[in-house]
Amino acid sequence: MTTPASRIFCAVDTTDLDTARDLGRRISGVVGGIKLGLEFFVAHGPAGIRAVIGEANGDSKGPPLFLDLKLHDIPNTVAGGIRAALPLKPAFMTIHSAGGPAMMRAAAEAAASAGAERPKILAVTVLTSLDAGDLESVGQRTPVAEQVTRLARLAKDSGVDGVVCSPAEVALVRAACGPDFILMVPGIRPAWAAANDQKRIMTPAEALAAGADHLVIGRPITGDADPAAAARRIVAEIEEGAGA
Ligand SMILES: O=c1ccn([C@@H]2O[C@H](COP(=O)(O)O)[C@@H](O)[C@H]2O)c(=O)[nH]1
Repeated sequence: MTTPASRIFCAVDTTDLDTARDLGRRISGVVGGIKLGLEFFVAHGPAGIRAVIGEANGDSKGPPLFLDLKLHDIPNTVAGGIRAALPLKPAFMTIHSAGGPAMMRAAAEAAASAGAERPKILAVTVLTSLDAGDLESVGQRTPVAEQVTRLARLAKDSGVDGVVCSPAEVALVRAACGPDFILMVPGIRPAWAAANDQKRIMTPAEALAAGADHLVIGRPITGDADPAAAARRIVAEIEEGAGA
């Protein structure tokens, strides 16, 4: 059954193994899954991922893993990176849509080689830490929402399962790519949390009301002295429709 809690992936961004293990144990069962990415993977690699996910539930299965490595390279290299991660059995993996259609197709094909247990491949569109001014500084003058929608269409046509986009583009991407295309949405901030480096943000309730499938929430949970309590507060606010 899908519940508000089951739709949240908590971003565990740390280089400290004990901190990650502790967070995993505390929030597992409160949120739907754990996202481990660049910072943790560079520090601890596959063994660290196994330690956090394997321990989080105290059983061999663990919570669903979102392995957020945002791969971006030539098609052969990205496909190799996806295949190398398959033994970790991630539920989701990320690539950058800016890598282009051949790279996205290669990633989707590499994931498909795992059969029924394959990870769903999500293409990052425009990072939620960027706004129109940031895009302009790298020579990108297309309005953000238009660029995100364009990249989402390209990702869908290239055979990937969904995209990572900000809550501000969820409704547009949903309309462009249909009900089965997975929308994984960071840039989520409860009204009581700091934006930090995120620029295109909404509250959890707003993002779900707009049509997000999954929410990625990190620091509002992991920065709290009681991460499980912070996650429960977010779930309660979603259930109340707070800020939606
Ligand atoms: O566009 C993107 C893509 C990925 N992320 C990742 O999500 C989390 C967000 O963490 P917060 O602490 O809630 O800001 C983080 O791991 C990013 O790498 C993103 O924010 N935006």
